[in-house]
Amino acid sequence: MKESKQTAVGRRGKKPRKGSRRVSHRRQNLVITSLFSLSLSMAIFSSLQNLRRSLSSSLLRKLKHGHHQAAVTGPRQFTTCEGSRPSIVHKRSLDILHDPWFNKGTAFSMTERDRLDLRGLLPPNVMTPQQQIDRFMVDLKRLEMNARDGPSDTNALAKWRILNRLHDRNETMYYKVLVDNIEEYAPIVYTPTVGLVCQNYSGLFRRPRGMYFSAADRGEMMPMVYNWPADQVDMIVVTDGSRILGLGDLGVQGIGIAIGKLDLYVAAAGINPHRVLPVMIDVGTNNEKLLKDPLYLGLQEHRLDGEDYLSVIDEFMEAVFTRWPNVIVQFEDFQSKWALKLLQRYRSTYRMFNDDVQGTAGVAIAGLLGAVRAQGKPMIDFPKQKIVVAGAGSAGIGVVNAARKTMARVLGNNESAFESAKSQFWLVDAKGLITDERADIDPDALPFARKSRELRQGLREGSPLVEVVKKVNPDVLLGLSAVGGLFSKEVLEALKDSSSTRPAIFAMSNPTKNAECTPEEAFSILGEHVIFASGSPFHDVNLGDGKIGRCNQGNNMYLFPGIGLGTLLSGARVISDGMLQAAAECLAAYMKEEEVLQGIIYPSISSIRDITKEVAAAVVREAVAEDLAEGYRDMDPRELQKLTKEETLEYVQNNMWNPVYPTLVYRQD
Ligand SMILES: NC(=O)c1ccc[n+]([C@@H]2O[C@H](COP(=O)([O-])OP(=O)(O)OC[C@H]3O[C@@H](n4cnc5c(N)ncnc54)[C@H](O)[C@@H]3O)[C@@H](O)[C@H]2O)c1
Ligand SMILES: O=C(O)C[C@H](O)C(=O)O
Ligand SMILES: [Mg+2]
Repeated sequence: MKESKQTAVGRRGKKPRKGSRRVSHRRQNLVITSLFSLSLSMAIFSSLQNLRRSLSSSLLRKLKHGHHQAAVTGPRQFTTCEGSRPSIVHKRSLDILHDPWFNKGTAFSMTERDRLDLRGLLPPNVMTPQQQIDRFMVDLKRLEMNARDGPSDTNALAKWRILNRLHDRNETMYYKVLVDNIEEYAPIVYTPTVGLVCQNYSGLFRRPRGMYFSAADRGEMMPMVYNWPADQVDMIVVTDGSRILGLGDLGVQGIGIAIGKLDLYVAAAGINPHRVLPVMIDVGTNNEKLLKDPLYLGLQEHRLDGEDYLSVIDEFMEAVFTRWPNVIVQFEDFQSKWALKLLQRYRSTYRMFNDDVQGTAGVAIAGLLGAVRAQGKPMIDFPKQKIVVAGAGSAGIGVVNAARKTMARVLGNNESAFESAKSQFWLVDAKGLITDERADIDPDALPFARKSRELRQGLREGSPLVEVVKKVNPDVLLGLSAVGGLFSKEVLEALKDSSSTRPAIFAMSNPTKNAECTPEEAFSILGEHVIFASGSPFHDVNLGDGKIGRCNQGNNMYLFPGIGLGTLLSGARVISDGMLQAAAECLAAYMKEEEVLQGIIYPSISSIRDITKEVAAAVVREAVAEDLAEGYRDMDPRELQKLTKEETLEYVQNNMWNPVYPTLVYRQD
């Protein structure tokens, strides 16, 4: 039965997999015979369904402003609040209950049930939205009984399942749960649990979410994008699954990361969930385990490479920007080999950015500036910081490039400042310290390669990390290596001789087990004054005597939602370095002096909606200042230009979607 199941699960119209071809004819015949009568009735049912679906989608397309947009003719966006207007629906009955965009489940009022032909299809008791949430939370919390150590325990996956089921049946309620409990559930829908979900995705897969473009769809992508039901899409997060967190190539299963990032777009940035689209571009996988796994849902072929690969990504970009010219595309978890190249290829023509390169860089800059403040030093001291970076992939390279530019700006933004700033960095990768003696050096790492003839203290090409830390005595040790435990006891001991009064450790690799060290390790070896940040969440450390070792989450989640929202609301055609810099500086400035002095250099995730609003407003203002803003809906660029800082914040706030049920009204086209 395995083969017939594979054929049924989303494989229609695609060429059969190698595994299916191996099935004997006798067994195939058996399967076909036993399923024949079932197939016949299914076929009749499914053609009826298809007819209904195509009818309703053609009706939808006739709508000028899209699925949830018909009522957008009200007062100016600037003064209205998303979610308070009625929504026009074009369905009734079960179609609504099965549609997570409009479903309210047991919260449909009796008059609405009558109006929408729902009476009798739901238990009679009408619940308030809060009662619904309460019931759901009881179920969700039941798992807590057996939980041991927070987000990393095995119950995390069970929680993800429960939340995912809610996502499938009622999006409004799902996001309400997420927004109201973001600190508790971000680690489930996002890092670290999302990593576990991606690793197990073929088994966890229930309902499809988002779009899948595969190497087998070449030449078909333009018509394919019209299969998506929404006429308006604001935000796409796309991955090719080649480097999911620090977990390597997970192929098609990487779709989970795009879904998780978009969950934060909705929860943190208030992007309307009707207008987000997670995308997986499946160009094969080089993960040998997945290539052999009979349950794997993706193409069981090695990854496309070179021009073949580029032509698929090009075709995808052309297709989505043709249908949705104003969409913003966030590239996520592409292996470093392609991440920087694709960014350069598209960034001046399309509204796109790479979160791992640019979002991470901004978050790291904010943290690095925070570490300077935590030492009680002024910003002018930032260019004096000695920074050792372990990991020279897309994330590490993104960070050193952005930090170098920031140092240069502090020093007066001239050529010589830019030139001298690069000597503050020591880049270490899997082969050790990168110097100009490195054979086949990555061109992106080249500017940061130490000159061997200038190296002192016995350092040389390939010196191990511990040697580099011992000899450089850095102020900052930053890890984007994907190697859990890389900051060993020896490395941390070496950091004791740091020239800084408060050395900073950024163990930024994800998920939890890939962190370069834990906060316990950092604080126990380096003491209470060390500044600690990690990519995945850890708890603060109790250091005894009433002292607390602060654990910060240094994750690009503090920036990408605001970068996306600010770009959307400014209508900027491209995402400039200045807009990214404005986002990073806004995050850095968000922290108060007293917090920073306590070692708190990033905000708590519970305030992520507020931070995102601030970041988005900073991005809007920078886009306006750089004359890139073309406006959004009825806010034209001239009006945008007139907004004060406070008015920009208000404009952003008023355009953020809130998880409240709109009143539904049926209207036939
Ligand atoms: N916290 C965040 O916001 C954030 C953002 C982006 C990426 N990341 C994490 O960063 C990690 C790396 O991402 P990437 O795209 O750059 O990956 P990558 O695989 O391209 O790069 C990893 C780099 O680490 C180096 N490395 C491997 N072993 C090493 C060792 N023993 N010592 C020193 N360096 C070593 C490799 O040579 C390579 O340069 C991932 O775990 C990812 O989850 C975190
Ligand atoms: O996804 C995250 O948690 C951060 C980052 O984008 C990563 O790839 O690790
Ligand atoms: Mg990422």
